[in-house]
Amino acid sequence: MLNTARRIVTKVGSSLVTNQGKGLDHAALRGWAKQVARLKHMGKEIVLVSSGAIAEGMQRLGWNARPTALYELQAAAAVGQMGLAEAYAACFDQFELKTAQILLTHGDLSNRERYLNARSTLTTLLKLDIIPVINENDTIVTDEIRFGDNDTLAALVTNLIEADTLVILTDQAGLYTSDPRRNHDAEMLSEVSVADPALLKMAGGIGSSIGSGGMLTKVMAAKRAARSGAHTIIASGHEQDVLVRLAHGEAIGTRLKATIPVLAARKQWLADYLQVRGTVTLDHGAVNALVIDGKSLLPIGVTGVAGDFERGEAVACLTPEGREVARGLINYNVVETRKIMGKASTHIETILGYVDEAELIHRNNLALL
Ligand SMILES: Nc1ncnc2c1ncn2[C@@H]1O[C@H](COP(=O)(O)OP(=O)(O)O)[C@@H](O)[C@H]1O
Ligand SMILES: N[C@@H](CCC(=O)OP(=O)(O)O)C(=O)O
Repeated sequence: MLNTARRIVTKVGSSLVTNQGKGLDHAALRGWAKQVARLKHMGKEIVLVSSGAIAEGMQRLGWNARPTALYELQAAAAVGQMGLAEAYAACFDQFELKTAQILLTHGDLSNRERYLNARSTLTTLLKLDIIPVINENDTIVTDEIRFGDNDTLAALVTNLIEADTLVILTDQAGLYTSDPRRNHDAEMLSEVSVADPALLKMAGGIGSSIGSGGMLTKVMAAKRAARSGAHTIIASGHEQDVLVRLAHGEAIGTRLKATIPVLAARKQWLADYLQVRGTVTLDHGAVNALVIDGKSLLPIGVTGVAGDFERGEAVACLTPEGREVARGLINYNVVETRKIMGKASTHIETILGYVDEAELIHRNNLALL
């Protein structure tokens, strides 16, 4: 996977760049820079997604315990990000490589214009042979620190720049049949398909550890990466020269193969980057119209509405059983949708006094999942 890949996103988790969560492990950073430099000499383009800002900020502030208040975590991230950027710049400089810092939020990527800007900046940096070092912009978000994990960020970046492979380095040898810390019989998987439904269960089941990262976010990240055709490797960052050996074709860790259909760029953006503001539940006929016939969603096929959304915002389309089948930009706000659901489009004007569109979600603005 990595020997044939040209463009690679590598994510190093908190455990690999910090000294047990306290300050940065400068020797480890130098090691990552050295390996990335070798990959660069092999003709590959590399983007590094690195955690570590909060741990470094705590060190600089002399804080021993990780704060719980969000504003303190954000302050620590602001202080620590300086150290992270300085440290990477110094380490890569030893290998005659320049770095660029990119701090992103989910909101940045959900705005189409900023998404396109981020993409052109990143691809320009790669053309200039610079190593982009990416982290979440922890300082200005409210949900990223609490729910944020750099696995998701790395997958979104993989889609953004259409990388060939995403490498997630962590403290375990790969993905196991269950958490190896808790189950000593757990076995490591060498190759799986991202479409295998058993993966989520192995990684801890939906909802069990979303907030704290773990394997679940890595498996979800692999699924996301596959939407733009990228394969994912989950491997141990403690393995000697792991990136270089992978790039020479050695099988290390777990390969998660992208076996799902690739979504076209705009649909992928719709599916992955937008924050869903609400849901519409469809009847079986509407589900078939969307999924099988590729049609737009009409109000008549909607049986339920939840959330709070404005016209033009993203909503999830659910089956009667509650499974998400599509995501799209809705033409009516939540109050209007509630009034016109279950009604023929010809009645919209009578009900609302005006009609914007006959479709609730036009198929051009709809991404099937
Ligand atoms: N099926 C599994 N295979 C491997 N590790 C698992 C599995 N399920 C849960 N885990 C846990 O996930 C942890 C790695 O996630 P995390 O601590 O978030 O790492 P990072 O900081 O590198 O993102 C492992 O140490 C392990 O305890
Ligand atoms: N953005 C945060 C870290 C995010 C995070 O926890 O990432 P992870 O390495 O996936 O556990 C930081 O730089 O401290």
